[in-house]
Amino acid sequence: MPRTARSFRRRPVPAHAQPTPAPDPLERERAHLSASRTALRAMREEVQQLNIKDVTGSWVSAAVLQSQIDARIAELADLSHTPLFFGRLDYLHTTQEGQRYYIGRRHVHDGGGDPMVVDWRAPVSQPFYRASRKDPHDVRLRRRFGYTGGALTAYEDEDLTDPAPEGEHTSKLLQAEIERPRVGPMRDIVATIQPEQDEIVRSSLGGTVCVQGGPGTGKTAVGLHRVAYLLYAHRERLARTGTLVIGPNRSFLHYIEQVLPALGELEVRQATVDDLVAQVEVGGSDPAAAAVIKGDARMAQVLRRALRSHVTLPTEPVMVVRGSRRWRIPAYELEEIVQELLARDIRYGAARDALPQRIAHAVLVRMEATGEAPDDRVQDAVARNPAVKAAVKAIWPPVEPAKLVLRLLSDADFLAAHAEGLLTPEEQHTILWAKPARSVRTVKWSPADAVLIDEATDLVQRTASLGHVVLDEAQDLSPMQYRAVGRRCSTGSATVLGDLAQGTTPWATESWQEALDHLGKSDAVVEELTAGFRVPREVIAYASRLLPHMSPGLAEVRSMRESPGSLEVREVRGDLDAAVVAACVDALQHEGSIGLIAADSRVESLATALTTANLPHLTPGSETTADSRLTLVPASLAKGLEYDYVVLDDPATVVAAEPDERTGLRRLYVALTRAVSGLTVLHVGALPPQLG
Ligand SMILES: Nc1ncnc2c1ncn2[C@@H]1O[C@H](COP(=O)(O)OP(=O)(O)OP(=O)(O)O)[C@@H](O)[C@H]1O
Repeated sequence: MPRTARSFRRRPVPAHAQPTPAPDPLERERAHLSASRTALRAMREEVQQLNIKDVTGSWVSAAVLQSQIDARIAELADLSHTPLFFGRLDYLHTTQEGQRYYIGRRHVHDGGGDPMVVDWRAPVSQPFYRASRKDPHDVRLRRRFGYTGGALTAYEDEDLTDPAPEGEHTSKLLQAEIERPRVGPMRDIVATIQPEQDEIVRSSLGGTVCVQGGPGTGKTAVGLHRVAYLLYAHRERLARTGTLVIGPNRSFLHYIEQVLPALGELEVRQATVDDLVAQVEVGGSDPAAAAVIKGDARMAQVLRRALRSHVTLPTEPVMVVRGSRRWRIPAYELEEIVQELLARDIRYGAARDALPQRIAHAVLVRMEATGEAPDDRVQDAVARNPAVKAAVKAIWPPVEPAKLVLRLLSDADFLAAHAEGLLTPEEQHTILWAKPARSVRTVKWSPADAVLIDEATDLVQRTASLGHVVLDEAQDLSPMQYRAVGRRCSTGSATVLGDLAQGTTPWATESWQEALDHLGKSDAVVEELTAGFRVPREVIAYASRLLPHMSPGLAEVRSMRESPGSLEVREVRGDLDAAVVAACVDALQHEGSIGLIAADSRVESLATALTTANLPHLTPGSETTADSRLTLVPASLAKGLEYDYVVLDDPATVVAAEPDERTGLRRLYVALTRAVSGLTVLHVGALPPQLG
């Protein structure tokens, strides 16, 4: 039978399975949802039934295959509360032959291999996020679906062929998603990614993107969706090279950790910068002045000089004895080899590894000159000769990075010799330890020391580069920390996310270009996100009063949320703790999570007040649930987090807790911008005048 004829032949449908006409469009869509669920179950069962006994040779390959199968089964799980599709595109006839696609979190196909749901990351899904009446991308109709739990309850259509201008219309379903009371960890935003966000999400793997955006503009969300997108578009390459998401602290990582798994991506590592450089145990801290200098990029030069100072130019010849013959390489020739290796600027360890072979090569040249014909094995044997080994040890000794840093911070003369012209004598004095340390193990290393050790380690041996790194809250890193992240994506790319106005470290960057230079990604594109999806208009306007005083030039976020009555600022005359507890009780009348944010020094007293009032509370990083919704958040940990309602304890104390006013105002700005539905500010005495 000709192929075409067979493919068009319809199988007879049994009488009991004859489709009855669906009563309305919503019912039809529900029918498609349930058919898609059935198809997904069939895909999962197919994988579950795979029998690997006959196809695997060894137990190792069987184990590998089984783990791949398990991962695939996990990917194909049907999460009952996560909609399988959230959108539909009906294409115009021009390019896609009038095709209709359902857009969802993962690809689902029927028994014949035809798609029932396409992955949101597939090229065919892109118009769902980008198409407009002005530029319809060949799409006739965009349909968005509304869900309650796992049940499809609504849909909303946009006719992209309508000639009327688009106007300022915001989708009701998007509005509902933005206004949804928050509880629990961060969720994905695949159903409502906005066009300017989508451009960043789908930008190419080759380039680094830096995103500046005010609080709640979706930077974290965009960064996470970008990894998911890149993993889809470059699965094999990134599986080989690896991906990493860097966040400011554990609580934050805990808050975001479920977003990627919900998108089917289980293999992305998440870490803080401190985790990345944890070669020594950190048990100490630095005064701000010392941390600033240790974090300065000039320290990289100091370390480089200090490391290379271990190379001693040879003054003695090397004498290699083989059998009855002796081969002598004079000191001046050894020096040439060493100078050449120094000039090549390869890693200290790589040069050290190369040196014995270079000396052996010089010996072989002499052997050949006398008519011998030595091969590679002879060269290897000469390189391992005790005289060569001894010379290498004397000329290019091994250096342990932590010991190098220990000596620089303990030995004033050693530091002075290598910081000459780089650090002033005062700066050197500032970073020297008052009491010199004896051994690497007994030092109370600070986080900044660990970064120095990481730099020194990289000078000795190149750090492996990942395929892609997402760096969140990037404004807070020191130049040396940028370098530490940069070497982990030196041959890959990065997504750098941050807000200059939320920089609260003494070394916070004031310029993205500078940060990108330290990261080694000077040619990155800097994008800006300006629409705010978290903070209500009234609240962001209040917080933005601080901007001219701490980050002049940065524009106020354009809030997508009206929410009148979302801000209350109240002066307390009397017991502040009691007033705060009462405000928390009020906030708990609403659904959603409640964050009580206070200066770190106030946390203990407020914890006691809450406990006395029988109000159980969580610490940041613990998941809020419907039964446990109140979190007591020290202001220093509030960054990146959000709560439905926020009670903010005495702003002046939050400002005063920081070493300088600008940092204090920035800390306050972060605290004021965590609320989704409402913010209550309680103060005793005056508010910071900048809020006036
Ligand atoms: N397109 C969108 N649709 C729906 N919700 C969104 C969208 N973009 C962002 N959001 C929501 O807005 C909130 C803030 O997002 P996110 O935490 O990514 O912002 P951010 O810019 O990283 O904020 P911050 O500067 O405070 O760290 C989150 O709840 C996120 O899910």
